[in-house]
Amino acid sequence: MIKTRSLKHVLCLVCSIILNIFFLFKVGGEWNLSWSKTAATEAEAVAAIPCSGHGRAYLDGLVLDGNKGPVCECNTCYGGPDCSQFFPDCSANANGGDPLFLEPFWMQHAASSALLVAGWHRMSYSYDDQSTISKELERHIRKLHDIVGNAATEGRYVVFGAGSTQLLSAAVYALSPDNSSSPARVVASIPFYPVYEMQTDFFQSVDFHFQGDTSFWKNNSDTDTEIIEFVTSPNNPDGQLNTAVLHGPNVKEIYDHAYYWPHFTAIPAPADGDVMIFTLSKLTGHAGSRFGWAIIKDKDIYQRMLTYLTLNTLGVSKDSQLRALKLLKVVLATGGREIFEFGHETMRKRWEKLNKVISTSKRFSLQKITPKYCTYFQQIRGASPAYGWLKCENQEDKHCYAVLQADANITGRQGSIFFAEDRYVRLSLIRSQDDFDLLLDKLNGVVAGEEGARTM
Ligand SMILES: Cc1ncc(COP(=O)(O)O)c(C=O)c1O
Repeated sequence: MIKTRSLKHVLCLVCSIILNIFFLFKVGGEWNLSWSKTAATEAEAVAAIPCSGHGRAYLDGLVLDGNKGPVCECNTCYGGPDCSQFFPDCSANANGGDPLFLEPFWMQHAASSALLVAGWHRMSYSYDDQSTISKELERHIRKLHDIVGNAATEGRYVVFGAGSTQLLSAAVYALSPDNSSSPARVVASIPFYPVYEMQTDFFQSVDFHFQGDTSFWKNNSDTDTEIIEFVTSPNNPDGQLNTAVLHGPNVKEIYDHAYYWPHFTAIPAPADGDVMIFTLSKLTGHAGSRFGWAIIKDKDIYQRMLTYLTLNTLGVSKDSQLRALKLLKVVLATGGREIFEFGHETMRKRWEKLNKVISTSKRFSLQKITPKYCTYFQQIRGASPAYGWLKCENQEDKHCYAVLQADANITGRQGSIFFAEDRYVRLSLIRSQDDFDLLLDKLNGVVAGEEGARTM
């Protein structure tokens, strides 16, 4: 009796497997999609909404009354239901560092970079090994650094953060003394990325204080106080490959390598710092995914950073990690060649066009970046920085930001935000093509109107 019953069970199981296989496959061996079909159709329908090439509709975009799908979200200075209206009097946005210059690359790679995620996917706080770090993603990150040759990873620890922003403060915490009567001095070289100061001040810790420009501490560094030096290479705002200024047993560096990718700079050698921070934002352009990573030499520092990240956010969203993995697979499919050639060509052309305009001006000048041998492209590469660091040369133009606003209708970012003179303005070159074209157009206008401007 029992034997017959178990035989029936086995038969049922076999039949069910055969039926499943039958339904899963179409004739010809292709998957017969079931639960993913609707989601795929919806994603393609939204992608097909026409926004005149000057905007985009998103799956999570606003759906207005009477509309079937989400509305078009238009680029700066474009409007109307399909973004076809151009507002010529609107201000060119050269302010934020949104890396949308890479959007066309991902449009060309829509199929290979698309993700479809089931409702039940990775609901847990942790992965199978109880960690909050995807080992597969970590493996891809290490492989990418090996191929690009921009960072030493062997024997080092890796942690993930919600963008590099979270990792910057995790690193300051990890490198600061515990329960010391003298807090660590956190410093950076002017001009520097303002978040270093803003974060350090905001957390008001007894263990660390922001103490301004590195150069002040060059001859003033008593060896009793710990110093944490931020080294940004390439630097935001001026694109220079900075190196550490301070040295000594009490000095520790945090290397911010957000822009150390072939889009923005030649790669002369693998970075080798004790604490190095990278971000997906400037590598693939997906700033909205909030994903960054740190490569750390010392186990204790790694443990301290891990403690910070665990207490702060309990790791990084599994959805972001999945997306980062998918994107890195596309990057790695051609050994980085496709994305870095696209990125470098786009940035190089923008830099050349900007230089061409500014070279005819007596009123404005740009930073100089010397070409260097790039071990990734195996040739000398010209400059392709993420930002123009523009200087107003006329004595009376002390507030270059205001000059650009008033005379050219361009919104840049004031030099004083980077702790430099207001005679400087940062112009973002990594935004959308529309933003860059408008910036160039307005700069052309103001330079052409200069008295005595050199004609080309
Ligand atoms: C030098 C530098 N570091 C870090 C960041 C922060 O990047 P994210 O938090 O998007 O990784 C930026 C963003 O512009 C940056 O310019």
